[in-house]
Amino acid sequence: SEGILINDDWPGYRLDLFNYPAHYSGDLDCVIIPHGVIMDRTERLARNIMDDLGDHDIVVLCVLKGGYQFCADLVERIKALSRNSNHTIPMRVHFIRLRSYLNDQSTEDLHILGAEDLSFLAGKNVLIVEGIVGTGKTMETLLKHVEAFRPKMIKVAGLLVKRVQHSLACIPDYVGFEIPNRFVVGYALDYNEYFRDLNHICVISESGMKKYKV
Ligand SMILES: Oc1ncnc2c1N=NC2
Repeated sequence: SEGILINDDWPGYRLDLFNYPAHYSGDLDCVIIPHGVIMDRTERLARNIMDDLGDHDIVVLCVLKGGYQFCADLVERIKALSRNSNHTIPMRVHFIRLRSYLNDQSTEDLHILGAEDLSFLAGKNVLIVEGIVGTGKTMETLLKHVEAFRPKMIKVAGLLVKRVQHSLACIPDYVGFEIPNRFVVGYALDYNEYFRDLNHICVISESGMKKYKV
């Protein structure tokens, strides 16, 4: 299912209407998704996920680094649902690292670190949690790798899905927001490791790209 649709002509919110770290002043263009909206959307995704996966042991596979904030908040909401219902299931969390971006370009060579032995996934309901899905190629590679360990079910939760020219290789089962094809940062999404300490999802400015270019 697609998420909240943010159109290409959406100007975003002015930065001076929000709080954000002073060390990033001048490096950002606008706030495209405020932190509070991310939290409310995540709360609803948690309910949808529990409706589909809540009948069997869940293993959450958090894709670092960009997925750590979304995963932490999503797991928090799932825990809240579990402690407020008489029907709950145990949930485990595992972390894997994908490296595929330098500056703002996806590189072809994908390294999956921490996914050597995923045999504990066999027979489990696996939820892969990613911060952003661009072309979907990375997610496609990861899915093939996870399928080899024969889980009972695999679902993908992506906070952001980018509208890119060619069709997406992999559309997540749970999408927070569908956004324009622009480079966004914040809420654990980085540009050369910067901006992970920003709580809103923002569009980086030209000067910000230059300032932190590798
Ligand atoms: O816009 C983005 N911002 C941060 N990281 C990534 C992006 N797209 N694919 C990976």
